[in-house]
Amino acid sequence: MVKFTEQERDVVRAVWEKVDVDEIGPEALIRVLITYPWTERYFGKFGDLFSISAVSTNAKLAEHGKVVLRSLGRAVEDMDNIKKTYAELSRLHCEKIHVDPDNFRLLADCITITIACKLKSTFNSNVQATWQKFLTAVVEAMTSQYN
Ligand code: HEM
Repeated sequence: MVKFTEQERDVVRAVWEKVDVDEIGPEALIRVLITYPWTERYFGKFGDLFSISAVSTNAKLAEHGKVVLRSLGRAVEDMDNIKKTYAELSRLHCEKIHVDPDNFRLLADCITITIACKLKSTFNSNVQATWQKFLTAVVEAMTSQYN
């Protein structure tokens, strides 16, 4: 289990307080699909994702971005039980959606970049290091039910 100091918890909470889920969620997921186009294959039932402009304006994708980021809030709320929090979602992504777990890291990086673009200089390297430690725990948890 990843352990967090009190200071690290404060940093993660401070970042999260500044995150507008409805804004960062869509932007981060759109960034994943544009930067790593093969990820579109998982969203076959979301309709047209065949160009950058289609990806950027797809309402279902934007909605799903909010769902994913809202789910990240559960990890912020309970940083000592991240693995448990995501056990069921990990199973779902493995057994039903068949997401290659390498993509969890790509999404995590896109979330970090999207947040960095918003927070600018307040997202300094110390903050980034702690935030990425937190997201690494989420990625590990999302991978935990793959065997
Ligand atoms: C940190 C990593 C991730 C988290 C926390 C997350 C979270 C979620 C959540 C909460 C759902 C809804 C589950 C439900 O309806 O019961 C979901 C569904 C889904 N996720 Fe993820 N996800 C992650 C990564 C990914 C990645 C990397 C992909 C693909 C590149 C992906 C593709 C999907 C798809 C296709 C669905 C089903 C969407 C639908 O049919 O409505 N997820 N995810």
